[in-house]
Amino acid sequence: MLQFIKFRKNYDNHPVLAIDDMTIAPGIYWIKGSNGSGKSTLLKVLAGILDFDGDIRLNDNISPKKQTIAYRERVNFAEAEPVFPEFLTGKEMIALFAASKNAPAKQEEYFVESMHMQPYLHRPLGTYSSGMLKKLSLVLAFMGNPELILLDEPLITIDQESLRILYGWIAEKHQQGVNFFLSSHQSLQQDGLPVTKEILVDDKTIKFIS
Ligand SMILES: Nc1ncnc2c1ncn2[C@@H]1O[C@H](COP(=O)(O)OP(=O)(O)OP(=O)(O)O)[C@@H](O)[C@H]1O
Repeated sequence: MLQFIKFRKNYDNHPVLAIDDMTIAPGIYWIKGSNGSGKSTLLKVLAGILDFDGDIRLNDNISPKKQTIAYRERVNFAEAEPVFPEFLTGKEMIALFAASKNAPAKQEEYFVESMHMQPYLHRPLGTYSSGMLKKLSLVLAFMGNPELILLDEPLITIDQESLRILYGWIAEKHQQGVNFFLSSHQSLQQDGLPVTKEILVDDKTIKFIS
């Protein structure tokens, strides 16, 4: 599903990740690691937000460097603490993402309704609570036809009911062949989420631990 080739990520001259050659099979991966180990950096690189040395290949050999648009259509990302333009409404933000991700018409309705977000979608994002922003960022991460969805700390700020709904979305998409990288300091081994494999970010590299 994903391949790292002579991959390096430095901030200025400070090395954060170095993965020589590694292939990751399809699945749902729980990305673990201590504070500052490089989990968010890994996800941002995979999302195509940060530059890096070496290369990454997704499924049919799609590289974020060589097939940038095709890659970004296939990979969706939700940040740990999402920040959106405060003057846009939730509805406008979804419309923007739907257009950029070539989402099927009305695709968002299922996600918005199941998370009970209709009552506030018309409001500017500056008026949203952190949980409301988080839920919006999760909806956006499911828009379009992604092959890989990256969720950075999806558990923070959302309530138990929303978490149960999110696990249902992940299970459904996984059945359709979508892969997931989920970073979390809290356990992801709960009812409702399909079996996850674990990857540890440690000592500037990544290791399979289950
Ligand atoms: N924009 C940046 N400029 C310079 N260094 C950075 C930048 N972002 C992150 N770092 C450094 O890269 C390393 C990895 O940070 P990262 O945010 O990826 O860790 P993390 O595993 O997600 O941590 P946490 O569990 O605390 O969220 C840290 O040493 C951090 O200081």
